[in-house]
Amino acid sequence: MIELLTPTEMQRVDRLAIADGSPGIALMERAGAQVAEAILRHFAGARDVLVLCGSGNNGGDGFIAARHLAEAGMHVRVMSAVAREALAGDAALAAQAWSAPLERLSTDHGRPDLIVDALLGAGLRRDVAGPLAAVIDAVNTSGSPVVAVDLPSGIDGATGAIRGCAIQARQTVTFVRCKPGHFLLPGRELCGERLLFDIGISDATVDEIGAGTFANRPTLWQAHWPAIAHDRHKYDRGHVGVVTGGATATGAARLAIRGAFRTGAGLVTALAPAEAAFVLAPALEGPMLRIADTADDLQKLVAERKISAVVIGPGTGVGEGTRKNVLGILATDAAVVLDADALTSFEGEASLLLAALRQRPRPTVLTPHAGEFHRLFRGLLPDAGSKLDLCRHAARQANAVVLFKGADSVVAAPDGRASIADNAPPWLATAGAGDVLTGIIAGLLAQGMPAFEAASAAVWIHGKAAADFGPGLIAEDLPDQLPSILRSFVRPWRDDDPLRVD
Ligand SMILES: NC(=O)C1=CN([C@@H]2O[C@H](COP(=O)(O)OP(=O)(O)OC[C@H]3O[C@@H](n4cnc5c(N)ncnc54)[C@H](O)[C@@H]3O)[C@@H](O)[C@H]2O)[C@@H](O)CC1
Ligand SMILES: Nc1ncnc2c1ncn2[C@@H]1O[C@H](COP(=O)(O)OP(=O)(O)O)[C@@H](O)[C@H]1O
Ligand SMILES: [K+]
Repeated sequence: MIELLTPTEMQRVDRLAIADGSPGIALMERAGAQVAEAILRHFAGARDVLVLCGSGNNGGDGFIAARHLAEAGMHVRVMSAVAREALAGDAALAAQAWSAPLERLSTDHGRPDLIVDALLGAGLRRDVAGPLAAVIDAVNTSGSPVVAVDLPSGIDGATGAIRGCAIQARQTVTFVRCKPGHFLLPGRELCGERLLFDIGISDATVDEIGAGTFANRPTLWQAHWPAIAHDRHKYDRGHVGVVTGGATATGAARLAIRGAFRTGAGLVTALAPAEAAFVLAPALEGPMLRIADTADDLQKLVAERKISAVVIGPGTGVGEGTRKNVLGILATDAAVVLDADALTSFEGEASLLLAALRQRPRPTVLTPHAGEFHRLFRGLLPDAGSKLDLCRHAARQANAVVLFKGADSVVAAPDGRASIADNAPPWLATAGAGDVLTGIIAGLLAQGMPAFEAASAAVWIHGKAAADFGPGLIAEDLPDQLPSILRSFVRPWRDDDPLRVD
């Protein structure tokens, strides 16, 4: 698992490491040396380097990097936000080891080959304004590439927000663990390439913090990947039911059906109103079709057909009919994925939905994009907050896993765990992509994967499918990308191959 540590959590980790016998200046020495090493590797041709140092420990890393770069033969100028005498603690020690003059921080940078941004890191406390904002603007318009230390100055490490203004970096060198601000937009964009370095703080020290935010990577969820074995039949591999829209609105459900089937659900059934039957029947081969015109019909089918996970929302229409169907399905034992119209149908009536969710013991995943999220939770969450904070609040309020979609999709569980994805390419924003995603989630839920892991895995796989396909992607392409991705997660099954003779 790859934890993401907020700046406050990172400071706690630093303090624990210092208490365990790693002096702060030793950590800073390693951090500054790693910055220099990254620059020597990636900007080997740079001759003139300008290092901009702030008044805190981020500046301290900058002084140390400057020393290493000068020792490596680069021509290095250092500008400092404060005079040497005004520096304190480890930053003061780091500055002492830089024997060349310190220039006053100004906007007069010239056109160096490289600028090192060591102005502000984890200690950002308020919006950047005044002379410091002018320096940041000058850096951004200088045309010189920038390597940011820890975070691009002005980016809030906990939220990814721009506090007033921020550096646009070519590369960001950070330490121990990435921060949520490296993953959440707009912070992620301003980081450029992200490089993570060890500075001698152990995993055990990080574990002591009990971080609850994770990079969405297979290491987060692959231990929960559904097992597959020879002695299983299709019913053991789960049965997904997808509620469809009427005769002219079945496409979204068909995308979800294909996503669920390709993800490995043993059976998939379209649960369709009678008017859609003749449109759907010729469009389905492996998946089955059952008629459900009312919430009662849906409940009966879920029970009779032993449906283990239901998708409702894509193309089902906004209004009373969908509201009743959602509430009916939430009363069953199936795992449920609520998307699109299933969420919008509760606009202004979220309390109805939340009441049903709070008393529901079975796994539920809500998959709103930003518009659906704000429509559903308007007035129920704090006015301000990062995507991560809002998603966590929503998951707690709804007693459900909430997947807040977008280029930086966040998945949060009611117990406070959250994942942030950074692998979705921009061309994934195409009509119907979300419908396929709901199918992938349901396919994993039906096979018994827990909801937080299933939603996180689906987001990562969906992003990878889009990245593998490349530009020109349409939602219909996504399911066919799945087999090559899923291959790497199938746990090896026993295969004695009795025909082989050695
Ligand atoms: N032992 C440690 O704690 C380590 C810290 N490291 C570095 O230390 C950094 C954190 O250091 P600090 O906690 O000293 O914080 P920073 O150096 O990020 O910033 C703190 C300083 O900036 C000022 N400041 C905050 N917001 C401002 C704003 N909007 N405008 C102008 N000034 C502002 C504060 O008053 C304070 O003087 C990390 O980002 C990392 O680069 C690394 O050296 C590794 C070890
Ligand atoms: N800028 C973006 N970059 C990458 N992925 C994106 C971006 N915008 C949206 N997505 C992803 O594309 C999908 C769109 O889903 P959704 O908004 O539900 O569309 P639809 O309802 O048409 O299926 C989601 O998985 C979302 O996370
Ligand atoms: K910085």
